[in-house]
Amino acid sequence: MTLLQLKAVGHVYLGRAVLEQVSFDVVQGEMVALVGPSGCGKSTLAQIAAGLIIPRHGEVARGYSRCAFVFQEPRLLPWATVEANVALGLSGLPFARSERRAKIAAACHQVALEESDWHKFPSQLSGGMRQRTALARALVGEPDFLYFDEPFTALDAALRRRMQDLVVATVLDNGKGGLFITHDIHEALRICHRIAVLDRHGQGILDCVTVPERPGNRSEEMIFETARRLISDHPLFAVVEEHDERRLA
Ligand SMILES: Nc1ncnc2c1ncn2[C@@H]1O[C@H](COP(=O)(O)OP(=O)(O)OP(=O)(O)O)[C@@H](O)[C@H]1O
Repeated sequence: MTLLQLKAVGHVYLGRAVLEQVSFDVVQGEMVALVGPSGCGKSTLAQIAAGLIIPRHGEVARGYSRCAFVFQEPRLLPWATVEANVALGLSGLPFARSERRAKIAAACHQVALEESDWHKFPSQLSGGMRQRTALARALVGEPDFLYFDEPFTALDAALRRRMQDLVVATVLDNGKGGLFITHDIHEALRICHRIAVLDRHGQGILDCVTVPERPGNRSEEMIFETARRLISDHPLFAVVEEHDERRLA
């Protein structure tokens, strides 16, 4: 079953075309990574797919019933505690108070937030804890499709790995679907079934590489060797690396 389908999507900001003729789809149980040089339009495309931006051209068909979006920055309500922020992910869902409490607690545990932190406000949390709160808010309502826009950039390496494993376990083991934007090819190889490369000017998906084996079953050796091979042999991945301005800085 196709959960997301984009057909010839194009967008324009202030008279400047940022995306043209972009088409791809995501089926149930699949996570697709979207990579491409900085500024090529990945975030815009994900927001179009999620319905946050209306595209100037093309069509978006959504086969999922509910989605959640994890942004690069946590976007928490500063006046609400961790629990209250996570509870936002249950807005509009018909759960009794005790069920809501249990779901919020489970989501906080999932992202390794200690119980002693649940009553804290975002200003009292580290950057990593804020991002984990945002992840818990996305997971708590058990959406069937998740959008991730470089969600783990602020996390240290160990926590980043743990969150990547969590995405594989919660999203993919439950037959959901997702679109995962990242600049890190190792991260894409760890989490995703396919890696779609967006043209540097957002003019279409240049290639879509299917990663062998199931996410979660891939060894570290396989991930590092595949990343090395893609970057050295595949001109598109070399372009992604070269044009990532954070690497050039
Ligand atoms: N609201 C906006 N108004 C005008 N231009 C915008 C707006 N949002 C993004 N842009 C421009 O559109 C282009 C694509 O931006 P977008 O954030 O989608 O790219 P990206 O590939 O996600 O970049 P990065 O990898 O650096 O996060 C960029 O040139 C950006 O400056």
